[in-house]
Amino acid sequence: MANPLNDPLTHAQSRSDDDVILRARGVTVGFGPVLVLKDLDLDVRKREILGFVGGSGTGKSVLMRAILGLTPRRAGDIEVFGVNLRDAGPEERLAVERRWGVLFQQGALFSSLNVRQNIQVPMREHMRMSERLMDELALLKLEMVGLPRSAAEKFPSELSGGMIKRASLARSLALDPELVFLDEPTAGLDPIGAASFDALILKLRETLGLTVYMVTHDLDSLHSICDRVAVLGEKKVLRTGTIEELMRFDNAWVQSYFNGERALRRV
Ligand SMILES: Nc1ncnc2c1ncn2[C@@H]1O[C@H](COP(=O)(O)OP(=O)(O)OP(=O)(O)O)[C@@H](O)[C@H]1O
Repeated sequence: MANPLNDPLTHAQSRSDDDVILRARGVTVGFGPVLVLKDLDLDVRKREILGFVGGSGTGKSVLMRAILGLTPRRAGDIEVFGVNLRDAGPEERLAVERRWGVLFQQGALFSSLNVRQNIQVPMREHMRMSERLMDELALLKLEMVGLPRSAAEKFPSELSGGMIKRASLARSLALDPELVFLDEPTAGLDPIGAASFDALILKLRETLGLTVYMVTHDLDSLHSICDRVAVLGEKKVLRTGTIEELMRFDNAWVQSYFNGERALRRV
């Protein structure tokens, strides 16, 4: 019989299925002859902050893009909010997309638009609203992410790295999503900036009931805000669990990551 401790889904499956907001099964993604992900399974639960780690080039961004439908998959099913994205027609897909927000690795703000206009891009794409309402909503989103009103008319080139991350987060919150995908949100921030960004994510989860899927290399973020961490390696999710659970996982990469010299320097 398979050892349940080696099953990355054991933890998730022990809870009710209603708790799962995103379910991936057998996901396979490749480029030409190279497979990056093979038969990958993953469950993301409602209202959790799930950290996603793995060595460089293991496919963390590819998986996120496959879930978002930006990279095609060769096999497998991805179900979000109970909708299997493979079977979903354009309308149903759009309805799902309206319920999630994304913060890409470099912030990915449009450089020719100011912050207010950037935040309004998803509103224009998905909703029909008056300019006045969109302006009010943009200011509200700025406030949510701790940016001053004066940031609204600034262009990305006029913002610090931390402000760009916050403005991008504000854009990802434009449509009041239930689920947000964050690709290395604290990369490039100084430790104080990173800690305050982490605190913001935590606060948004508490106040908005968000579910957060966060790719990160930041050990401090993993320790301070993630409920569970998923480890990507060997083309699949090797294990999902709390950091304490992962620290007991007999895998060379996991051991050097969580118990290695850099990890111990945190203490
Ligand atoms: N469009 C593409 N065409 C070909 N290969 C790609 C493409 N996108 C990603 N890859 C390859 O897929 C692999 C996984 O890339 P990915 O960016 O997902 O890694 P990652 O785990 O996010 O790495 P990092 O932590 O360094 O950001 C890499 O070998 C990359 O070169």
